[in-house]
Amino acid sequence: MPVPQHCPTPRELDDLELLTTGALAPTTRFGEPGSPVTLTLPSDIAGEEVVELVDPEGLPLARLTTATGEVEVLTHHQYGAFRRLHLSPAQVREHHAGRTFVPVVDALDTTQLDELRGLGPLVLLALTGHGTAELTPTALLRASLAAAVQLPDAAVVAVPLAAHDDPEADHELGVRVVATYAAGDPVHALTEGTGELGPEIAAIVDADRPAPDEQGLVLFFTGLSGSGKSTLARALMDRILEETDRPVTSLDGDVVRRHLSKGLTFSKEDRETNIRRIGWVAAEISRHRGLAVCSPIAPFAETRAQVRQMVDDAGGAFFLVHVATPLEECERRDRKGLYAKARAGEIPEFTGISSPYEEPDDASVRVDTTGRTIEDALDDVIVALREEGYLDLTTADEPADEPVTAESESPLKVLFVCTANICRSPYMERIARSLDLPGVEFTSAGTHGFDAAPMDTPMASRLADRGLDGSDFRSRRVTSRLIADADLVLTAEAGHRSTILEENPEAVRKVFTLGQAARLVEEQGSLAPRDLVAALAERRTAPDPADDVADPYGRGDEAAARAAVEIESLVKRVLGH
Ligand SMILES: Nc1ncnc2c1ncn2[C@@H]1O[C@H](COP(=O)(O)OS(=O)(=O)O)[C@@H](OP(=O)(O)O)[C@H]1O
Ligand SMILES: Nc1ncnc2c1ncn2[C@@H]1O[C@H](COP(=O)(O)OP(=O)(O)O)[C@@H](O)[C@H]1O
Repeated sequence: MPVPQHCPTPRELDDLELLTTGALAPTTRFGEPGSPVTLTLPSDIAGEEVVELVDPEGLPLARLTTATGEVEVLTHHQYGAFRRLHLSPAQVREHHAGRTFVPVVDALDTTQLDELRGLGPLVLLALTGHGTAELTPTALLRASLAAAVQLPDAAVVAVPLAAHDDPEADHELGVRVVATYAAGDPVHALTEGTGELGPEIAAIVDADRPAPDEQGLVLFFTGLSGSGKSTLARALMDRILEETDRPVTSLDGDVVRRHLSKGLTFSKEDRETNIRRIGWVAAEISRHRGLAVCSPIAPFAETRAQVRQMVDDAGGAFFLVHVATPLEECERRDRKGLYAKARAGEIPEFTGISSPYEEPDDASVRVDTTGRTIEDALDDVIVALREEGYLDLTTADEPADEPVTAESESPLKVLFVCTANICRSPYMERIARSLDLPGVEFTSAGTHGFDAAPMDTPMASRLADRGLDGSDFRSRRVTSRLIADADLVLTAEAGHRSTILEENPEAVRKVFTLGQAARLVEEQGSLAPRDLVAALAERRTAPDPADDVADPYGRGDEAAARAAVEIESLVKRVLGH
């Protein structure tokens, strides 16, 4: 008889790695009394004496003795980005003894980097385990490597220390694991930083945490048969296709059952399999920042929660719509004649009649379609999507091309944004002001800089070359108030735009990169300023990073001169219209 195999959860795989490298010493096995390091086997193999634990690709990693929880190593984990940084405590002793050990769970900010500069040779212990880090494992390691480059002498080691939903036990475990790695060498606990990130690290973090409107999204409609899931999902898809350039995939319940889930029945087990398949595909779509629209009945809360988790693990957003049309109305509609058959006992296990539907208590929006038009019901979904910042579609009572009146007396406010508000955005501001456009006000701010710093000299000199004075300029940070007050926000890079939208998702229609705006306005032709801003709000073309204005900070006069020419040309392209 072959030994049964089992692929543990990501958390258990992390625990297994640390158990087998000695990082959890003195714990050496799963399920020690009082330890959060446990492993759950599916019921069909829980009674076996020995189980082979395999990685997701089926590579046997360890042999588990189920009675004791002991594991015997077969192979060490082999794949995954930055595998070379995964060192055991013994390997760390060999290569890095005598250094100061710094546990890291998030990107290091500028004050934390300053704090580390005086500490001599370091090991940044990146705690990448499931649920522990603020970033995905790959991004945490990329950010830690970028930080190490900025320190005099720092090595990065990946430690997949997972979280087990028990903060106290996890804290105790973490302290022990770090102490095992340090083995008597000093351990330095980082102080809470200001959150201000240097440009390289900020770019890594921005890419890992896209703004809600750039994140992958799974729109999951659940409800009884005939409640209106497919109808609403289809109408929403059409709206998305009409108004955005996001790629969309439909995973409709009936369609999935003809392809991906062909042959499955409506037993509880098969329904669960069906929903997990939909969830798996949807999660993969969201991993690539796509949009998946799913509309199965999905009657069980636990399976829906599993889908939410899969999407979350893939870095996507999960948006649950409960189509809460009551059974009586669904049965009255009985579009496919199935309720009549179910009542007659011709269809067993029919949801709502002879099989349960567990109402969700975690839906983003609940829509009862009884006595309402499809458009009207759809508006509830669109409003909720807009409120959460995921998608900005027009509702039925809000025509896409609402006439914009130019009679407004107050000036149009344009805010330029870069990182520290000392090079690029002040230059944009001053060049724009020099064009003397009536009825438009120009200001600037930075996503990560300090307050009240003067303009950086090389860029100030470029202004002086053009007969403009930047000596009175003082920097400031972007705030939600500044964003709310602005009619148009133009950023140097796509990363600045993402940072702003993360905090202010509702601003999605008025924040563009300068390069993006230049392209868009040229497609519009000449318009009055307010009409131009309104026209931009209707455009959905994503920014192209190739249009970014590169940061000249600290790169000398030539870089400053290049940035100046580029900015001047882009500002004139935008404002010329
Ligand atoms: N026993 C039983 N119970 C419920 N539904 C049944 C059943 N037998 C067939 N049908 C038809 O299959 C559609 C539901 O399939 P789903 O894949 O969405 O169901 S589930 O999520 O796996 O529970 C459902 O389609 P919708 O009306 O689009 O929901 C029904 O038309
Ligand atoms: N406000 C509404 N929203 C959605 N569907 C509605 C609404 N009013 C009536 N209906 C009708 O209800 C039926 C819903 O069917 P369907 O969308 O296939 O449901 P499900 O996919 O949940 O089984 C359709 O015939 C649709 O025209």
